[in-house]
Amino acid sequence: AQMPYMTTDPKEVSGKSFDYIVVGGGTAGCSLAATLSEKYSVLVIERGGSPFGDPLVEDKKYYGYSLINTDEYSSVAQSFTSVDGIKNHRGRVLGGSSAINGGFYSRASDEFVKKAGWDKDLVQESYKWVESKVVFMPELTRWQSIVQFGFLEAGFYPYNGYSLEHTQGTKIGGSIFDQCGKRHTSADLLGYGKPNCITVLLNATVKSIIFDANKTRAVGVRFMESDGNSSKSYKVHVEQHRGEVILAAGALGSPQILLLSGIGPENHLNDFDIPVIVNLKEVGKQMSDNPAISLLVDRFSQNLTVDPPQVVAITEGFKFILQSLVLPTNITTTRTAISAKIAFPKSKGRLKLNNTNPRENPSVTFNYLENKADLDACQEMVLHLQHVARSKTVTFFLGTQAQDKLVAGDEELKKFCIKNVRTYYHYHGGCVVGSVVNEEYKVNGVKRLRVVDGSTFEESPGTNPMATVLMLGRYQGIKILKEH
Ligand SMILES: Cc1cc2nc3c(=O)[nH]c(=O)nc-3n(C[C@H](O)[C@H](O)[C@H](O)COP(=O)(O)OP(=O)(O)OC[C@H]3O[C@@H](n4cnc5c(N)ncnc54)[C@H](O)[C@@H]3O)c2cc1C
Repeated sequence: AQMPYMTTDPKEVSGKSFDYIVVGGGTAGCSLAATLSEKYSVLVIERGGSPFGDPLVEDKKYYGYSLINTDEYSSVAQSFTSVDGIKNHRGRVLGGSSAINGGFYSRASDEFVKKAGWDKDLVQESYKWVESKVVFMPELTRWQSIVQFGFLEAGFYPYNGYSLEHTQGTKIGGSIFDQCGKRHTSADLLGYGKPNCITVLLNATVKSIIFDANKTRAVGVRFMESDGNSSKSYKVHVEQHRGEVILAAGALGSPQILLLSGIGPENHLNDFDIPVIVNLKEVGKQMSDNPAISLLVDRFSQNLTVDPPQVVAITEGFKFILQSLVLPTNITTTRTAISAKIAFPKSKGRLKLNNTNPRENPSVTFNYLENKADLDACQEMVLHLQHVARSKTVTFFLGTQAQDKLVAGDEELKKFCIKNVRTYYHYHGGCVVGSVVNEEYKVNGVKRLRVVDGSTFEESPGTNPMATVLMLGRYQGIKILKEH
């Protein structure tokens, strides 16, 4: 497919106007921009660079390497540590987190779609649009086949084969890595729709939204160059009579930009002398990250090839999601983990500004396992993981001597959970539907401003959220096309 025009020169965009400005060329942002381009002129502003031709993004051989080699303002993955002390990552490149993630693709359940109040047929249509372009059936690696048998031995039935649906049991999911090991990020989607109607500005960090004189309507955004040698500020506007600004900067980026623009809890904005546009108390609330545990099933580093997840076990009632991966620990060695997350944790957290620099991470607290129900669930989850780790197939392949001793008993399990809780990278919330945005994903209290990305989820969809984030960009794009 033909690609849209891309530039890193802010002067090419500064002072112009577009029908839609999409802030953040990430997972949702690219599918949304491609869709809007069918009828409108679209500007995508992305703080990172291009993923095309970057082996750290595109080559499956380097899966996970982008996470162990980050820097402050330019690496494709930006690391952050939540106030809880847990290390985490977010994408900083066109394609967003779909350019650094495990690439596992699996839809949300029918229940999730119903609860979200979405139109079922349009959801199907939107998933299919995404899948026809960037989703592939994986060829199982040896280790993934072993884990698959391990899941079945541990009792995660039925076996559903290759399936994109969210159903209980063990299955093989889709992947954005093709059979040649090439990753297809959401940025590929920009080649569909009408690429001629899209301009992509790279290396540009949005600082805040510009409002009209009455402070009731978004009319553009202010941005700066990301690489930081100059703090010079530029402006770009939306067309006066029809344009809109749409935030798609992710679960950390979108609430951060709203706060920096004066939309958020008044007292918090006052702390940073940010003039209040809308006193919207819910901005940055309901932040959530699924608590996860990784059992490292090889006691020492190995030289195995890195291996993104291809197989998943969905336990009864969709309570836990189990996967396995081989990740690099440094440039030559890897570790093999069998991991699981709590699908619907009760604990919620909060995002706040650390400062007013849009290039820095906001402060985020997830309160992992704070709610007792989550801690109880975590103990049960560790028992499931241990079943898989000690299954005949896995021990035949790895041996039990290679593995750490099992954890048993309530107290020990509890301690193990508290000590080892980590992220599954499915953090979400901050601009949740029903509190920050309405059912049309419009920000409450101001016109011509929407948020469309993972920050709008109250719960993480599916086994892994990427499929539904990609779908959401397409879905909301079509809704907007139909509005006019
Ligand atoms: C390491 C990792 C592994 C994962 N593995 C999987 C997996 O295998 N399967 C799965 O389904 N999900 C996985 N996920 C989760 C999934 O990738 C994310 O939930 C999803 O990509 C989030 O999409 P988004 O559109 O909300 O945000 P993102 O894709 O992160 O997009 C946000 C974009 O906005 C840009 N941005 C932010 N602030 C600004 C600003 N001020 N100005 C300009 N641009 C800005 C960012 O650079 C980024 O490109 C993983 C995530 C990570 C981090």
